[in-house]
Amino acid sequence: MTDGPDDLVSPFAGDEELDAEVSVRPRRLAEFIAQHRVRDQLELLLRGAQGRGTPPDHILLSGPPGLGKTTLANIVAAELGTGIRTTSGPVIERSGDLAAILTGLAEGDVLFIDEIHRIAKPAEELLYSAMEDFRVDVIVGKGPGATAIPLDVEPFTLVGATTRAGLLSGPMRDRFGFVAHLDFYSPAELDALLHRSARILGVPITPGGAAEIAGRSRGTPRIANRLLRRVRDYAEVRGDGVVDEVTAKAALTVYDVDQLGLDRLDRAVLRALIDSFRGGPVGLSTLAVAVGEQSDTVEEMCEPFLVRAGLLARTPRGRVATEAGWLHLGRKPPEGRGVPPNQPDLFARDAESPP
Ligand SMILES: Nc1ncnc2c1ncn2[C@@H]1O[C@H](COP(=O)(O)OP(=O)(O)OP(=O)(O)O)[C@@H](O)[C@H]1O
Ligand SMILES: [Mg+2]
Repeated sequence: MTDGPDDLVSPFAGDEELDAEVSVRPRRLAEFIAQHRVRDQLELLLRGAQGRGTPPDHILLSGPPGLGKTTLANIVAAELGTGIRTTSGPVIERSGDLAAILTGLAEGDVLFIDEIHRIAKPAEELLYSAMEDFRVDVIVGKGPGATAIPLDVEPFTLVGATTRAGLLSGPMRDRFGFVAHLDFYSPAELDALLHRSARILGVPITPGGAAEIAGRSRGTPRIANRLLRRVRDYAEVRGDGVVDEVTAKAALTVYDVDQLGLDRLDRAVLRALIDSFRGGPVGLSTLAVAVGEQSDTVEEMCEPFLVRAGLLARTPRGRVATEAGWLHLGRKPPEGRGVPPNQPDLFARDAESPP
């Protein structure tokens, strides 16, 4: 995925984006904006363990993309003053790969496994004994002649991150002593985050400019930081370099990100639903054809936010525009059509909260 104009409000990081993110990434817990409950709990966990001189319990961070899981994993290591080894579920194909990583850890290290729900089953089972007993059995050879060689692992803390907590197996989840779910950020929280990022990037920003960007960032720090970079471009090229309300509005109009943070495709989907299908219900594939996109794209890139923003509803009979959806496009909802008024609930947890 690229950071092109059409991906401006995608929660996923573009290839070149990771570098840009590093410069504004908070290093310590105190710099991490919002998520107060998670922050407080983590602080207690880390300080408690430090006081006892043992590695803290294993930590699972779950939540939608771009809310700060990788950031927090690195903060855990920084706060503990330990090393961190980073890998990800899809990369660990064979249990031998994982055994090599585990036996290479130094005492107290943090092992960060991103997308841990995608780890292969044999590796997952190896991880269980490492997490519980700091020991792994490495199988050498095949068939009847195979032998298990037990190897010790230094005490470590696993930090797992997942965007799909529901896909994690029960035994896996049970082995984490601390589970934190990250929620979408409120506009006020994103506002604070934008002021911090602007300070680091040396971009002059006014309260009105920050508020304008915050409101269009879909509750997601990654999107807020990305929009800030684009608005800065605009301010420097077409303005005096200051990100104020007028500049932010003008820039985000050029980039096609509307007041709620919808992009061109989001609006096209909503418009097709309302104009071509009188608000629905209509099937996903029909709707996708109407906007000239794959069903997957519409389902994964557009619908989650349209639903979260209360503009579109998924019903057993198909997709339906809500009253708020009609109003967002400046249309009058027809009497007796569409689902009942739906309050936009931009900052609700995603549907897949862990238990
Ligand atoms: N609480 C926060 N305070 C300040 N900046 C934040 C915060 N959370 C996230 N960010 C910023 O947002 C960017 C994205 O965060 P991060 O990479 O940690 O998200 P993630 O949850 O790991 O996403 P993914 O699921 O895609 O891996 C970071 O570079 C960081 O600068
Ligand atoms: Mg991440």
